Amino acid sequence: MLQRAGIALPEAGPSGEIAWLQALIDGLCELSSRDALTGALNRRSFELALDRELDRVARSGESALLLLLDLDHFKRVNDLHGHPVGDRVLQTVAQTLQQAVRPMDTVARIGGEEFALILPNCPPAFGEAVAERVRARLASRSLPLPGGDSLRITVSVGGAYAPAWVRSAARYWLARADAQLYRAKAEGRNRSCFEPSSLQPALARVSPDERALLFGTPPSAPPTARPGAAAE
Ligand SMILES: Nc1nc2c(ncn2[C@@H]2O[C@H](COP(=O)(O)OP(=O)(O)OP(=O)(O)O)[C@@H](O)[C@H]2O)c(=O)[nH]1
Repeated sequence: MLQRAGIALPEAGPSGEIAWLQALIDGLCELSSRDALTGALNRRSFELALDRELDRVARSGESALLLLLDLDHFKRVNDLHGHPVGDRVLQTVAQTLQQAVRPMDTVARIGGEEFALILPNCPPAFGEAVAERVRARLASRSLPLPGGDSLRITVSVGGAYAPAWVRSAARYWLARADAQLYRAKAEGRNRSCFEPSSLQPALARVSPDERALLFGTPPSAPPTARPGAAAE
């Protein structure tokens, strides 16, 4: 199982038993953190990474950007070309995202045709350019089909920054990015949308509930999912 996933174990032997067991544990951890189809981080690991990043931003005051990406009209790809082609599209998207970002960034598949990028230390002045570069790179790829045709895909992107110096909760960060993704879909797809105040000081950007967390009063109610959002 590990070998099929490209994870190698050292030779087992009396002196190397502990190293072998450690490699086995590391390999199993690696395997359980990844999405089997694309090799990107899975939803559970993404949520852990999001919590870690939020914690870091609260302590360091650095800017971190969350991008949510959803393939446009992906159902049509499956319907027209079949699931195996749809699967290859998802693999190509994951590979392209991995190539488009820095090694320190997180690439995750968080739903059927939804991906997420966590970009630590990404100043607000650069965020929209990064999102646009990723979107354009995906739009420029073409996937060869059996029979000589090729397929192009586009994504809609929603971006939001973690509020610096604020001990917030990941669900609020996710909900803000998701609202922008919803806007990108509603405005015509194949585009990226950001919170309008993304260049304003950090505290001006936090929601009333995040403000409540900051000042120690309980938040009102969890954010509601956007209309039509898939249940996880
Ligand atoms: N091939 C393949 N398809 C998947 C996988 N997971 C989810 N899907 C498909 O993704 C499609 C998602 O369709 P919708 O939610 O209607 O979204 P959409 O067609 O991309 O439309 P918009 O998001 O509104 O642009 C469905 O057809 C799912 O079957 C997968 O692992 N492999």
